[in-house]
Amino acid sequence: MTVAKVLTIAGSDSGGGAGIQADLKTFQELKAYGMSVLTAVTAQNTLDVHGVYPLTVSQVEEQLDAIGADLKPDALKTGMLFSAEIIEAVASKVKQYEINNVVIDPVMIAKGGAKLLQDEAIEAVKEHLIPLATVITPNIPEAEAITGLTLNTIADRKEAAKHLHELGAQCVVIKGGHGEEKEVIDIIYDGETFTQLLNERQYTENTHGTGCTFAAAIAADLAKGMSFLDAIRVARAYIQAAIEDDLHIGSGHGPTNHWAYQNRRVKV
Ligand SMILES: Nc1ncnc2c1ncn2[C@@H]1O[C@H](COP(=O)(O)OP(=O)(O)O)[C@@H](O)[C@H]1O
Ligand SMILES: Cc1ncc(COP(=O)(O)O)c(N)n1
Repeated sequence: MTVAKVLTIAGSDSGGGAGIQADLKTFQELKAYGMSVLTAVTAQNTLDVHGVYPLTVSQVEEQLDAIGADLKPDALKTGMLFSAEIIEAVASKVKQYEINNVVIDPVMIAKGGAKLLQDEAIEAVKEHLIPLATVITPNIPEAEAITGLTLNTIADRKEAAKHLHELGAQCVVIKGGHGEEKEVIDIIYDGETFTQLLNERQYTENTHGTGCTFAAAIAADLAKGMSFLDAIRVARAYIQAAIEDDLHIGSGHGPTNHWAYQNRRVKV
């Protein structure tokens, strides 16, 4: 049996809803073998981030060397990278170990408002990270921070997608969770064609880790050899189920339901 292997490089969320924990749950549910490189520990629950503790650059590099020396990931997802130094180290190791199928989720701010990326690291995202991206998945505020554009309309978001493609990403997904539309609109741009995925907006507090989960699902299916458009469509179905069948855990922004997608498939 050949198993698809997928690596997440991200921060730990002690509350289990976002970060490394969300990624590994997603990989497992989508039947890919998950590996992780930790960049930071956060003390976090559904209400707040109590503390952010980055690892040193050499600690991050050593984890990547351990994986590179033995386990060859078929795909990679990055989440919280915290600093320019960690971004540069990650980019250099991804090139050294020739890891393909790279999904970049340019995590900047937690839903509770805490900073997960230093302001001065945005230039490093542009210079070192985006050129490696098979798929980049910014939400609206992240796309604004990277491009410097203000994104009010769908046309603005398409313009931002073009900018991100010019910076070197093969495929751009501008996620619409933070938009005002009745339906959530995710815009996909592959350098030639725009595709819009429309889904019913759920009015729930339980959206902690939606971005992490969505990007992790894309990476899991890229690892299995799916095209990026197919992987994005499956990821969209996965996150929609996870938001709709919410679990009501914690008293703030609760996590999504990582079992929902497979539970529904079993019932069909
Ligand atoms: N309220 C919602 N209802 C349905 N889908 C949502 C909702 N919020 C986010 N999503 C979906 O979850 C994914 C993550 O979106 P978003 O919330 O914009 O990212 P982030 O978690 O990075 O802020 C996207 O595919 C988006 O369409
Ligand atoms: C370690 C870590 N990584 C990413 C997020 C973003 O998730 P969200 O935007 O849903 O808070 C988070 N809160 N914590």
